[in-house]
Amino acid sequence: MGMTITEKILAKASGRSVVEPGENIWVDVDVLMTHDVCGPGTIGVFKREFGADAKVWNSEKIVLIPDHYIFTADERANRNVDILREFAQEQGIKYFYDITDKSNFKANPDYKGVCHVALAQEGHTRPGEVLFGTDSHTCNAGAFGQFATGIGNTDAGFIMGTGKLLIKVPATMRFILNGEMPPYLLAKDLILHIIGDITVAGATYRTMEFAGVAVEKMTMEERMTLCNMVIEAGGKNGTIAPDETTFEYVRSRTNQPFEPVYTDPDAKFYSNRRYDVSQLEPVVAQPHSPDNRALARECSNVKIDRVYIGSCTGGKTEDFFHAAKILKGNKVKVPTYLVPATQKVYEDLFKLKYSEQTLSEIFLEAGCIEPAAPSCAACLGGPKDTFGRMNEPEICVSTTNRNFPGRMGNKEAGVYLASPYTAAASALTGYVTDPREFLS
Ligand SMILES: CC(C)[C@H](C(=O)O)[C@@H](O)C(=O)O
Repeated sequence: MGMTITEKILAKASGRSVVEPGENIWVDVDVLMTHDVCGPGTIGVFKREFGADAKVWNSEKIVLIPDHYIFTADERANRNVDILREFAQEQGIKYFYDITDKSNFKANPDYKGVCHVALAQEGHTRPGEVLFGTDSHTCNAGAFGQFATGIGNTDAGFIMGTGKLLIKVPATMRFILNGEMPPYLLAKDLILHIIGDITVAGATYRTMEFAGVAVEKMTMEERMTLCNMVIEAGGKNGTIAPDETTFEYVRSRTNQPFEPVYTDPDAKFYSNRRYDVSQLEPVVAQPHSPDNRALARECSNVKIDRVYIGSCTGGKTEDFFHAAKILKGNKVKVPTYLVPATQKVYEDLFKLKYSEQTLSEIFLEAGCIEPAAPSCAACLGGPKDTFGRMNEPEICVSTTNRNFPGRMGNKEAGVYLASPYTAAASALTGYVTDPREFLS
């Protein structure tokens, strides 16, 4: 019987030749990631269940990434990072991307930033493997043909002790994206379009597998944007068949061997949806839900107070490159916050050029606020002093992933989720703006 990528990875990880959707199986875990928000809770569960002196199952398969509430005076947030550090030292954890000097993040060569982008950049997202993380956007790594999903602290504590987890095999919904990608569309438009179609519950506990020519032509960062937002449709995980683009990205970041797997031609799907991407238009998700889709041009009368470009979803190097394309030679009309996902992305802003200027030169000339230290920052609000946090009931166009009430701070604030093109175009007009107005 044919299997999907997800079924094949889970079959292998459970030592079976075949698994079917709905079966509950024990899988061996290749990577467990936790961060400063959930790490302390996970460590607490681990110690309670396995003993105060217990050792983790494998100190090279756990990745600890402080990234959420980093640049804040909040004592409890800072304490969370200290707990990760103490645990990393006690257990000899190999991959701990520590931050010690918070006043100058550049002085911390180990510090990376947002976990999902850091996992990819540090070579932890390998085809055919199983990655669990205590963060719902762990599905990001499905872009590499890895089985990657978010879990709670209890499951993560159990994995820390045993390296195993009992999970139900999800059925796979396939999304075939064909056609030529128009120059004004980005992966963010495609995923917002799909979520608008199927709703925030449309893929609950299912795999969303993306295929088709438009996906094959995408860079790894664009594939990550697609898979990152699978959870916003309730999906368990996302998958994309690994190919040369994947291998090149992964091999340049790790020497660890991996075994890619592929969906069989006779695999069974829960559903098949086809899109001709050449027919789609730039979209936004209006407040207060990622499935509240509208065409960007339909919202041109929505006056905005700020623009935010950042997060695991929309703060990667290419996201900034896309924003720079629109901002170059223009001036922003509203405060525009730039938060690179990782230290590497931050460096790219000062190295990478678009039409003879570095991205950071373009941004500063356009009047954007200077790029901030890499972290999750205001994507999920955070402590009051978080960079870019919406402390007032304002309207923001954001490249992030969620726009529930209060998500970026103030409960009365309204967040329009959009692609980096749409966010940048909106910054230039002060209204939600279709980027075609600025892309000739
Ligand atoms: C803090 C964490 C548990 C949370 C998540 O799981 O997604 C956060 O990263 C988010 O984006 O809402």
